[in-house]
Amino acid sequence: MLPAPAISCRSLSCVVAGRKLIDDLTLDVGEGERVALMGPSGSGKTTLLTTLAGLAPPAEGRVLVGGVPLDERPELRAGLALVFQSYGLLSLLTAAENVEVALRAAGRPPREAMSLAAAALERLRVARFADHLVEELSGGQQQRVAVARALALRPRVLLADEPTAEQDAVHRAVVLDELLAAGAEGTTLVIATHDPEVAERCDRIVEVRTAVRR
Ligand SMILES: Nc1ncnc2c1ncn2[C@@H]1O[C@H](COP(=O)(O)OP(=O)(O)OP(=O)(O)O)[C@@H](O)[C@H]1O
Repeated sequence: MLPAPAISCRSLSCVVAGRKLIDDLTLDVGEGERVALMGPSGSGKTTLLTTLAGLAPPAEGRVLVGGVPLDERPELRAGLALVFQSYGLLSLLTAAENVEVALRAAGRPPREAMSLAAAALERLRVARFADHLVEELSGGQQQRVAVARALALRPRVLLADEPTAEQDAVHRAVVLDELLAAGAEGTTLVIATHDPEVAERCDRIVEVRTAVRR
């Protein structure tokens, strides 16, 4: 028997503010696969990612993690991490504390959370801002902290919403390399992006608009 996809949706429809954005989408993303979600601004990529992450219930259809419906087993959300387009950091905490809080919430003991957070910030080239409040960081730096927070969790599935959008060329490469390194270690990646280079380095591109019209 074939292994179940890491994450999938079946006949998924998403309605936002009374408008159907995602219509009858069926998608399977295999374990360790790297998928780029592309489509015009407003086509529903963020909506799809938040629904796959279990943060917004679909209007119709289902999200499955490892073949198990997420609505029946909400604890499966622990294996999913989302890099929010607007970062979703706690602005009154430091960069390090933002990563540590996520690790503590995932059950890591304090000392381990501290060392994992420090390592993740180092890899994303934001270690020197570890003790800075998030509100003191630039948009690009905040975005790298958000990526560090998600990667530090070593999720089964990483859903990332335009994770390189605020980066200069050097840091875009850093973010992309770190995401792909996690992919090489088995993390399944679903990345919404407008960046053709990011998409090119994924295994597959899913056009959100095409999927909607299918
Ligand atoms: N809370 C909301 N209330 C009303 N409309 C919303 C809300 N959230 C999203 N929308 C609308 O839903 C549509 C899809 O938004 P979404 O953010 O999913 O698109 P996207 O493909 O991620 O866009 P982008 O590439 O610009 O990030 C847009 O037209 C947006 O204006």
